[in-house]
Formats: sequence, C-alpha cells, structure tokens
Amino acid sequence: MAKKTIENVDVAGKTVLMRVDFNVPLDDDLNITDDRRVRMALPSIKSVIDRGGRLILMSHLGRPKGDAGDAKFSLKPTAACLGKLLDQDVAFATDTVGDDAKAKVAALEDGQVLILENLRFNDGEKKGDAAFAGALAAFADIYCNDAFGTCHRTDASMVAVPEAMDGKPKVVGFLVSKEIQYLSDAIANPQRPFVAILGGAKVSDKINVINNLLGICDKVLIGGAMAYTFALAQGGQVGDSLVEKDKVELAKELIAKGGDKLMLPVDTHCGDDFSSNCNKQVVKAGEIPDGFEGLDIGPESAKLFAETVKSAKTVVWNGPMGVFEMPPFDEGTKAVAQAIADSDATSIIGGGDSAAAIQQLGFADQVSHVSTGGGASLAMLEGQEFAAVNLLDEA
Ligand SMILES: Nc1ncnc2c1ncn2[C@@H]1O[C@H](COP(=O)(O)OP(=O)(O)OP(=O)(O)O)[C@@H](O)[C@H]1O
Ligand SMILES: O=C(O)[C@H](O)COP(=O)(O)O
Ligand SMILES: [Mg+2]
Repeated sequence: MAKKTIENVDVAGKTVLMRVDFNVPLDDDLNITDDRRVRMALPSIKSVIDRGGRLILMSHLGRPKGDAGDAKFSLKPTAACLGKLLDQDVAFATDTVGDDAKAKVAALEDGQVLILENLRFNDGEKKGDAAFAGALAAFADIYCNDAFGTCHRTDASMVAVPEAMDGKPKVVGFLVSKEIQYLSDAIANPQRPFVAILGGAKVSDKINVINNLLGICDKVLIGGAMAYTFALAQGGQVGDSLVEKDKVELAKELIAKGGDKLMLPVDTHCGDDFSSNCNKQVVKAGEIPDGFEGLDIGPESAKLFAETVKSAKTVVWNGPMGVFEMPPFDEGTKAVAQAIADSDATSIIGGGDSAAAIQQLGFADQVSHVSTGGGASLAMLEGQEFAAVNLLDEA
C-alpha cells in the first residue's frame, strides 16, 4: 500500500476531518475502561495540531439502534480522555452535522481539536447517505482515515465522505498504515502451527471467517458465545445461552468441513443469571440446563485450548472466551491469554474487547501485536480489500 499519509500534506491553517475508531469500552458509569484506541490515534492527531491544523474527529461508538442520544453510546467521554492525553481542551459537539457541530467547526482555531457526536446517531452513516456525507465533507479541506477498526466498513464516514471531497487531499493516518503493514506481513508467510482463536459476542459477524481460517490455519479454536451456536448444531442443549439460530446450518457445514482442525469447547461454565453472583455450575458442552446460560468455556476446555496455543508458532485471537468483565467468567480468557504469554509464537490480538481483556489481565506486554481492529483484522485474514483505503490518494 503506497498511500499518501497525513505527514505528506500541508495542514497549517487548514481543517482536517479525521475518521478515527473511538469505539471504546465503557462501564456502567460511562468511564472508558480501555483508552487504547484513543492513544493509538495520537500520532496522527498530534501531527495535525502540532503543525497548526484544525482537527475535526469523527467516530462511531457501539451499535445504537433508534436510540440516538442514549448516553451509553455518546462519544462525550472520549473528549475528556483525549483532552487529558493531549493536555489541552478538546471541544465536543452534541450532534454530528447539526447546529452545534456547525457552530463548533466554525469556531475552531489552528491547533484545536473538536470531536463530533456518534456518527451512528444518524441513519445516514450506516446507509452511506450522500446528503449526510456531503454535510460532513463540507466541514473540511483534507480527509484522513485513521480508523483501522472500521476499515472493513463502507459506512458514510469511510467511503461516501472522502468521495464527496473530490479534489481535496484524502490521506491515510499512521495507525491504519502501521496496522495494515503488520498484519499483512504476519499472515503472508505464517510460521506453523498457525492457530486461530475466535470468541466474543458478534457471532454472525465472525462465523463467516471460520471458513477461510480453516483453509489457512492448522487449528481453529472456538469459545465465547459463538460456541453455543455450534453446540446447537451438534444437537446439544444450550439453555438460555446467546445463540444465532439462523447460523446453525452454517455451523453444521463448518463442523463437517473442519474435522479435527476445528476445536470446540468440551465443557461450559454457566450461570442462572448474567451476573457475577449468580448460581454457577460447570457442565459438559451441549448439556446446559434450562434456566442457565453459558458464560465461559469450562476448565477442561481452558486446559485443552491452552495446550494447543502453547505449541503454536503463530496465534491470531479475536473475541474473549467468556464474559471476562464478570469474574469468575474471566477464567477461560485468562487461561488462553496466559498460554499466549508463555508461548514463543508471534501473536496478534484483534478486537476492542479482546484488547481490553489482555490489558486488564496484565498480558499486553507479552503479545507481539495488539491490533485496534477486531472485524477489520479478521477481514484482512480473509484477504478482503478495503474500499475505504483503496480510494485514498496514492503517494
Ligand atoms: N458466553 C458469552 N455470552 C455472552 N457474551 C459473551 C460470552 N462470551 C463473551 N461474551 C462477550 O463478548 C464481548 C466481546 O465480543 P466481541 O465480539 O465484541 O469481541 P471484540 O474483541 O470486541 O471484537 P470486535 O472489536 O470485533 O468487537 C464481551 O463483552 C464479552 O462479555
Ligand atoms: O469494534 C470494532 O470492531 C470496530 O469499532 C467496528 O465496529 P462495528 O463492528 O460495530 O462496525
Ligand atoms: Mg467488541
């Protein structure tokens, strides 16, 4: 990829519209539990403001649906967080292209930063709406994509906005270019055994990548909520666990195709409520009683997965093994993280929550690369091209 980067454009006195991925995890009190995605965008942010540019940051947070304005999807906490990291005030607009955004864009001075409210509070973002994109494009002289975690999306801010900025510079940020370089190098020629570990909650998003992973990996381990869709496909009982029934047929095909390569949990740690102090029990996979839901892989599975990981030379991990935010359902995730730390494999961790888990559990320094992209790093593993990057100016 030889794309023009943010350092290649003169930004002094100009307004830069930068797409970042500030989709950070928030706790119930709206505190950011892992600010990595904000910190990783700092080089591009500083490159603009240190050279006297005016910077507008736009991002999504979570997947709000018809609940525009809901505080749990607001980007407001990221303004305070970035302000602290930069040691300067960061303005926040309570809308994206509305009156508040327009007024604050107009008031921006050289070296200042403004964050717009969640792009997904506007329907136009997911739809790639031209009018919405045009309103954002009109704010700036230069477009920059530094949102690696969202590079596999074709949302308005990723594609329609730069398209609407015809004739203006459209460049890539430092984070996007670094991540693409790292991931493409690592998967071009993986050292074997090559082990992929998939978990988390975005079952329908991530189940499709398994097919490709089975083609390039030596083992594919499945944990997290995804495991229950597979348990259902094997005719098991999953109680109240999170499942995606319309993916059961696909899961059956993957089980048939994967054979020994596909490793499913052999036991499940389940609870009678989605909370730390629920009644708990460990059962065999596919034997979750009614009234209980699977919240983590069980101890036998954790051991099995850890052994497989320890002998790997390349590990790609996306999605926690259980609800790691809620101990003791962090044990499966911890066991896998420990095994990665103990192995000498090149390890790539993708995913907002997976990165938070590895950080929270204290293993972040012991992995080769913690990517800021979950779905985006999986899309790279699938060999997908990113339209949002392809359309940027060549160097
Ligand atoms: N068994 C389970 N039941 C319900 N939720 C689960 C289960 N296992 C894991 N999770 C939840 O999955 C969430 C993380 O999944 P997710 O797919 O978002 O991973 P990620 O690493 O953030 O990747 P991405 O960046 O693509 O979002 C965590 O909040 C975790 O609590
Ligand atoms: O967390 C992520 O993987 C990115 O922020 C993209 O979020 P999305 O899957 O909701 O598009
Ligand atoms: Mg996530």
